[in-house]
Amino acid sequence: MRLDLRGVTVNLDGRPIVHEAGLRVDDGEFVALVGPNGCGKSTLLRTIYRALRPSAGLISVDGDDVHRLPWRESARRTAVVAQETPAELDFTVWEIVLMGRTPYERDAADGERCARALDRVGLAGAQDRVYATLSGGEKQRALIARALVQEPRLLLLDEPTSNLDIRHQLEILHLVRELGVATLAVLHDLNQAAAFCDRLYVMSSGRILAGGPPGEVLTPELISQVYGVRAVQRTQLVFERLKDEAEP
Ligand SMILES: Nc1ncnc2c1ncn2[C@@H]1O[C@H](COP(=O)(O)OP(=O)(O)OP(=O)(O)O)[C@@H](O)[C@H]1O
Repeated sequence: MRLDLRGVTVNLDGRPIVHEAGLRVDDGEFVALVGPNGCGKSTLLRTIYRALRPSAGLISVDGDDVHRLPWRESARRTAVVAQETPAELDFTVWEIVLMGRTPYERDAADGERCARALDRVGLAGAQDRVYATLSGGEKQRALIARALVQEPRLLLLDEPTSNLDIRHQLEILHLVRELGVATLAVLHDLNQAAAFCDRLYVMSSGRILAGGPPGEVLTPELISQVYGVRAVQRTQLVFERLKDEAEP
């Protein structure tokens, strides 16, 4: 699997929001997209998952222009956990997760897939809850479970940890890493991006300014240029996920 963006420009309301963006995600890579509020990260992600069309440039998955693929084929290749959660409908968590199987024929193993995904995101006991009654963090984890049952080759995540407490943030980031599925994630926490991703791209005012391994890209100079803050490396409180007792 390979996601490739070349010269992608997106205009909204006649205003250029993304300018000639280029990036790639290779098979099994976890790539982060970071940058200040309003720089165009979500717009770029929405263009990759076809909620928007680029006014110029090409977005391809495995060599195919995503905007020309049949929708069902697109949905088999790419799963999305977007910022905007579905409307407050009366669906149960189970029904929401099962929606991830929509691009496929119904299959006897669907129940098992949903149960496994709910277990992986720590919502095993919540399958019969009404989605609208979940907390923000539980909703987010349910949507991640829905993306997992879609068995995508490419996972697109827009601030997947924004509603989660620190333990669930780490669990989700570990989970995504361990999936080994090519992932492009918009993240705000630079420390977490640096800790979890293989490479990252920094966006500013609609342009991709830099890309590469976090240690090479996240220099104090670049951070000051992009965010207008001084980055100082200090000994800091480091959060690590506690291993479950059952784990080796
Ligand atoms: N539908 C739209 N019509 C017009 N302008 C829009 C639309 N959607 C977003 N914008 C504008 O495009 C710019 C980029 O927004 P976008 O949501 O992509 O930024 P972002 O980097 O994801 O920000 P954040 O970190 O705050 O989520 C912003 O100035 C925003 O106001």
